[in-house]
Amino acid sequence: MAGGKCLALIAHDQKKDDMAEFARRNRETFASWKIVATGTTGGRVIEAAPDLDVTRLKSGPLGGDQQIGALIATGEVDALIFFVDPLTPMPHDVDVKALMRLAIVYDIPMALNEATADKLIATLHA
Ligand SMILES: O=C(CO)COP(=O)(O)O
Repeated sequence: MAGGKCLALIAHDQKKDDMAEFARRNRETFASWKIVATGTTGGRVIEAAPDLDVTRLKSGPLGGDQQIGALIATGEVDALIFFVDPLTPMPHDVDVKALMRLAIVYDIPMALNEATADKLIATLHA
């Protein structure tokens, strides 16, 4: 993951269509970024924007959120965009919480819904 700015993208199942459209819409901005994503989200992002540099990690329930948390802890992720589904119970809720905690501990920009992500993306052009 050396060189370049790295953006982590994650979306819960009910938000994956939104994430795919978000990635497609912002593909020119994301072109200069390395992207890491949880497994299924990464697959959808690649489908929606095939030219992007996307590294797929494990699926969230199988440890993908923790992998991204580890990358944040080692300073390899510069911003996190996570489209969270607040209405569905998740077996890996503790992993999600741990990831968000690390984003706060390491003080990286973290957008948890699309409205905030749009604002964050506007700052990434710089
Ligand atoms: O569950 C997730 C985040 O908590 C996302 O994982 P997937 O992208 O593999 O669905």
